[in-house]
Amino acid sequence: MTNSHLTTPVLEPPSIRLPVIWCIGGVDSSGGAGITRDAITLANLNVHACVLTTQLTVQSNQHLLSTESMSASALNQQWQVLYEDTPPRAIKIGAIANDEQALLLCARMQSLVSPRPFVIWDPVLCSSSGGILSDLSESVIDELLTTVDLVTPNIDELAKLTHLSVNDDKSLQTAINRLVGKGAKSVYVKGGHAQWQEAVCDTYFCSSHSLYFRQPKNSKGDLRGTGCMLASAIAAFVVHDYCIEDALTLANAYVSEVRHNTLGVSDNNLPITTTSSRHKAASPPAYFARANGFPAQAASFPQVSFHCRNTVSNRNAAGVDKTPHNKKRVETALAGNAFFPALTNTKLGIYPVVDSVEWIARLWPTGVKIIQLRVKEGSQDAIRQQIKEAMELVEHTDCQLFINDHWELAIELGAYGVHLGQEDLHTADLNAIRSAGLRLGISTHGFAEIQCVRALNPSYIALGHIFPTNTKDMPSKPQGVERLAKYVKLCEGVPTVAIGGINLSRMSDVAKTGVNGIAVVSAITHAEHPLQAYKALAQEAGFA
Ligand SMILES: Cc1ncc(COP(=O)(O)OP(=O)(O)O)c(N)n1
Ligand SMILES: Cc1nc(C(=O)O)sc1CCOP(=O)(O)O
Ligand SMILES: [Mg+2]
Repeated sequence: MTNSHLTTPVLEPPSIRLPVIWCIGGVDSSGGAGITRDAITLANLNVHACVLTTQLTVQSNQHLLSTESMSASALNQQWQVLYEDTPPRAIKIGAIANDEQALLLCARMQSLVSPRPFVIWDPVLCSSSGGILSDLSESVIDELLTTVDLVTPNIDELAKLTHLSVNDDKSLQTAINRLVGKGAKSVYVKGGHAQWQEAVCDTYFCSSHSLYFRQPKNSKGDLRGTGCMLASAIAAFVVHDYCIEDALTLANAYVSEVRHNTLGVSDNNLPITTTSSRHKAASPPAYFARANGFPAQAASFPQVSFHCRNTVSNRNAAGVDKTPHNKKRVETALAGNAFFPALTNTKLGIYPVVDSVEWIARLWPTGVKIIQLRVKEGSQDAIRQQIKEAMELVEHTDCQLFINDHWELAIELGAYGVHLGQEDLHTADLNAIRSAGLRLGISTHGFAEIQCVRALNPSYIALGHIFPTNTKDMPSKPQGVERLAKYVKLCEGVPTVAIGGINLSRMSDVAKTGVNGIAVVSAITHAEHPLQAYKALAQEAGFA
């Protein structure tokens, strides 16, 4: 007789189809934070979480009672075994107990080969239930900062990491600069503890630009583990192939929605108490985080603003930086909370974007409700002439004519509307456009840009590019119809236009997203019979 029935069966490795993220950090026995919170967040966002434990902590929601660290060799073993069969698309690091663990992780991360996973470090130094979790020396912190892609301190952690006090916007920026000076590639500072600010303002800083994410202050209390949740959610959206700006916007919205779902309801059956060290005395009621997956409510999304640093494009020929002036224009447009005039007719249908007045002459007899003159070449006088003739053609029709780029000429001639892209926003005078009573359409390419543009209250928001296009070099990736549907929902109350690579075969999927208008260039201008093409597109979309 053999003992074969007692031997361990060799299992096939699981076929994991979800993207994988490794969470490296401490186990919080209360389940409020740490790698438990990371794993819950990732499962909620359709990511498989592997967990590498740095320490076991004995915690209630109010107290950190004890911690026991893993040896560096045990941590190394966890890394090795996982690297063999479940390599990560991203790594999220939380509490690291000591220098030995940190140096091991730095060495391991530095040896990763291409395609290197995205690495985010949430520098958890203390537990929100009170107590120190991490004891790292200065040189090891610097090594970590240069190794990871993004570090996400809160204000207190930023102050500790930089040995600076952070108590206003100026000292916040000084501390961020210090962290970057130490080698951090990019920084996202959570502003929840910034007592001096009226809203909760998170700041993202990388070499080329900064982004600011504003949410109203939550008066209903605090929730544990939101730092872990945010960093895990950022990693999740990165592995779902969102650009970093969109991943940050979505993660911010996700945490806001969980907070709202949890604190915005009163449920006396929730059994335990939560405290951060700041709320201990009040002993507030307790909440378990309630997560709903992909953020669904427009109200959960932060208001976003961009600030590009002194790039070449922001300097004029004399080398003078134009950024502050231009930024002021956008901010002034924001400050008044004023709206650009509404469209006359929001049932836009097919929106031809054409490069000459001849095309407009050819197309307006179709009954087109919106058309754009997009002239990229020619003298100022020639373009003025084109705009004038186009305006005359549509004068007694219900066709809404938008002028691309040339906002000064559009104002001078009293055109119906202007279309601007993100780059154009750096130089256009939005106040002048609005004061002149012109409608404004603005191009966007993702969640961050939409949230930036929504605050300007434009007449419509263009969403691109949905499919690959040969008409224009695009710096971003095609969005696809699934994302388009999410953008349309986020733009609630503002008319939307889809653009980029849309043709007859893709038309019905695009129309199903509920977008108000569908902009096309080549599907009409490269068609053998443009008028028939227009009609077929309109019919396919259900606009005819
Ligand atoms: C409807 C619509 N959507 C997007 C654009 C693109 O505008 P922009 O990014 O400024 O690029 P250019 O068209 O100027 O090359 C558009 N024109 N129309
Ligand atoms: C001009 C333009 N703007 C885009 C954006 O995404 O902002 S895509 C685009 C080109 C659209 O041409 P076609 O219909 O031939 O693909
Ligand atoms: Mg433009």
